[in-house]
Amino acid sequence: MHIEVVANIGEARSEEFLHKTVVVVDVLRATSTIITALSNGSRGIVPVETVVKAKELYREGDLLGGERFCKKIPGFDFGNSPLEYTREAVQDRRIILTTTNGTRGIQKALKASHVLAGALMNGRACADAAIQLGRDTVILCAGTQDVFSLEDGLCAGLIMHEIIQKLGAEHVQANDFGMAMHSAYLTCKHRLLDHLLSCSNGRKMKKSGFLADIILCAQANISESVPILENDHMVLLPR
Ligand SMILES: O=C(O)[C@H](CS(=O)(=O)O)OP(=O)(O)O
Repeated sequence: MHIEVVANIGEARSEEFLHKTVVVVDVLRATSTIITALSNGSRGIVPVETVVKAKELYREGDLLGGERFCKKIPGFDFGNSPLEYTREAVQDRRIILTTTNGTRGIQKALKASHVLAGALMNGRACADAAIQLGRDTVILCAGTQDVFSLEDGLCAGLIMHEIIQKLGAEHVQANDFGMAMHSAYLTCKHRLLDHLLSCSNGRKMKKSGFLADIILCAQANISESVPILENDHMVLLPR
């Protein structure tokens, strides 16, 4: 399998995603939130780029979720904290979600054969899904406003590590950035929370009062759920 890790959305070339699986990674916090909401029984998440589009797609019974620059959008039901998306709040509900980077990353990946949502919490499950889908794989780190974010790179390294463990190093070729992220993950894997707290997004989120989100999002392989895009909805990949 060929794996290409892309450092941020600004570097993504969508025409190169044709016939591939793209795993969009936004550890803090959009893809961690999507995984949590679907695990808690949401019947589907519609990721959109703009607030206007979210309001346009809204139908009675839906929930609106999202933020801009860490702040909940006025009039929306939720912000972008995975802890808000409890079973009680989201079971059987469709959610229209717009976030600063993550949902933009998903939109950018639409030309791919398969679009998955990955985070540290489902890294291993995502690697298994990518293997099963049988295509070359792009791991698209969402980053923050077209700048690389370390937490996404570490997650790309985790997914690569799991794929290499399963397929064997001789069957995996990665681009140079992917190789660097794999090494970074191996160096940091026993202290992921410390790294998430000290990287730039982690510091910003802690300052904004989201320490509990960082603690949750830093936990590797706690979820078997893999969101996949079907038409315009993210739903759970059947296992
Ligand atoms: O709310 C979040 O988690 C971030 C906000 S920001 O872009 O880091 O200011 O959005 P996300 O789309 O999840 O990266």
